[in-house]
This record gives sequence, C-alpha cells and structure tokens, in this order.
Amino acid sequence: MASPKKKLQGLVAATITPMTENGEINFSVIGQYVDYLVKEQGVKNIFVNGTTGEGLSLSISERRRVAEEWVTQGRNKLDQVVIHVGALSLKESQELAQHAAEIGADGIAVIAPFFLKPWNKDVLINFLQEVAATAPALPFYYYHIPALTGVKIRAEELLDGIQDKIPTFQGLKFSDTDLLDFGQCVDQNHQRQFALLFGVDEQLLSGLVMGATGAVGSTYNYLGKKTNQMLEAFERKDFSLALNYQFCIQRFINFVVKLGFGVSQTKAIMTIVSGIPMGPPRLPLQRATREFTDHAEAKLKSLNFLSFAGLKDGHLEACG
Ligand SMILES: CC(=O)N[C@H](C=O)[C@@H](O)[C@H](O)[C@H](O)CO
Ligand SMILES: CC(=O)C(=O)O
Repeated sequence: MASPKKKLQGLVAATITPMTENGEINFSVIGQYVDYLVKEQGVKNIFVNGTTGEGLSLSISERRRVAEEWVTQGRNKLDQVVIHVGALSLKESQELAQHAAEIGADGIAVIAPFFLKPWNKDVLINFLQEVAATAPALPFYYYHIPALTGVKIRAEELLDGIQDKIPTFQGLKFSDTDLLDFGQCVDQNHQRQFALLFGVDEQLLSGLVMGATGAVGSTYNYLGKKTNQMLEAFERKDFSLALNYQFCIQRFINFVVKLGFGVSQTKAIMTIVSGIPMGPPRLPLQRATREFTDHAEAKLKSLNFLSFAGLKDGHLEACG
C-alpha cells in the first residue's frame, strides 16, 4: 500500500515547462514559478510533465531533470508534487516512475499509451499496473484524457476493482466532459478513499456538484486565486456566487478558445500574468501569435484578472 499520505485536495496546477528562446528548458525560473503559485495564486499542488508541461515532447532525460527541479524547488513550499510518467514505452514509463520515487515526489500519474493502444480495460490496467509496481510506495493516479489519447475506455469501468490490481491506486484526473462517467466514478468511491480530480477548468463547478474532490488544470497557473474563490463559495454553499465566479472564468476561457487555445497560448498567457518568461513551446507546437497575446492581455485586463486587488466579492460586474 502507498503510504497513506494526506489526500490530494483542492487545486493542482498543471505546470508549464519554461523554455528559453532557443528551445532548451529554462530551469532557472522554476524556483520563482513555485513562489508565484503559492503566494500569488494560493495553489500548493502541482502536476508536472503533463499535457501543459509538454511532457510527451520532452526527452526522458529532460523529464527527469524537470521533475527533479520542481521537487527541489517545491520542498517546504508545496503540499504535493505529482509527476506524470506516462509514455508510449512501458520501459520509459517505469524508469520515470522509479525516478519519481527516488527524488521524493508525492505521486505519479499515467495516461493511456496512445499510439499502439490498449483496446480494453484489462490491457490498460495491466499496463498501468506494471508502471505502478515500479514505485510501490508512491500514490498512483490514472490520467484520463480520451480526447488526446484516443483511448475511450470509460473511467468508471476502469475504477471498478482497480485497487485489487493496483494497490497504490489513489485516484484519477478526469479530463473529459462526460459527467455521467465522472459521476459514476464518484458514486462507486464509497469510502471516499480516492482523489477524483476534475480536469476541465471551464466546467469545474459542475464537477464539484458531481463530487469532485479537487481539480487539476492549466488555468490554475494564472486563475488559481479566482478559482479558489469559487471553491470557497461552493464550500459555503453560496452557489450563486460560485456560479458568478465560474461564469467569469468561462468568459475568459471562451474568449481564448475562439481565438485558438492550447498549450502554446497557455505559455503566452502565463508569461503575461505572472511576468515569468515561459518561452516558446516545442515543435510540433508553435508559438502563440502576437495577435493572440494582445487580445488575451486586453481581455485579462477587462476581467480584472491582471490585478487581483480591488475586486469586490460578489459583484458579477467586477469581471464583466
Ligand atoms: C486538454 C487540456 O490541456 N486540458 C487541461 C487539463 O486537462 C485543462 O486544464 C484545459 O487546459 C482547460 O480546461 C482549458 O480548456
Ligand atoms: C491540465 C493537465 O492536467 C495537464 O496539463 O496535464
């Protein structure tokens, strides 16, 4: 069994991998990035080398060094550092899982292999099990993101009996809009032992209503504070205020989605909001255009997402 750590709760920022203008990883800003998340966004958990971190576009040695840097910089500042160790090669995934354990990460997550794919639940579980077994002391999370992996095995099906196969299983990151599937994951989690983390930031409030215990996402890098206010309103059962916050966040996400939104754009937005240079993405992604950046910045300003001070709680107009 994994050491029964404190359950992963609240917001988890899917970290960006900062890069230099010539495409190398910019390790030098990671310490500053940790402080920014904790102090400015109130976010104390991170998910490293995932989608937003371009984890699958990094070499294995880069992934190891990135993971190490986040763990080192996060020590005594962050609550939990979860490392995504999914890869097409089981061997690489195992190497990364073992490495995550060695460096003292708090958990590992794995996506379904997405080129040669598992076609049923049992095969997927076998793959995950072999990765999890190389880090027997680390909490294991399945990262469900069917739109990107093309592996559409439903999460509720996967969860059924999973701890018999993977004793370190601690939960999942659910990046899909199928609330029937998500709800059924919550429904079968009777003992509430798993962290069921919702991964569609613009719909988090629906995820909370359905029983999400936390959330992992790209926007918590720069909208963490705002989203935390939504979580607090939800906790207080002030649902109309929570909805105001969700709408406010949706206005921004909807705006950038219409301009074309992905990891490259997340890097550009985070650079604007935090002032920390995230650099360009790596091919096959392309840098966000100047036009995107200008429009996004204007929208951030008009929603008052650039200066958090002075926003009066409860006023929908405040971000309109
Ligand atoms: C596909 C993708 O990257 N999803 C992210 C996490 O899973 C989300 O955090 C989104 O970036 C976010 O919900 C905005 O659409
Ligand atoms: C959003 C997320 O969890 C990721 O970037 O992997």
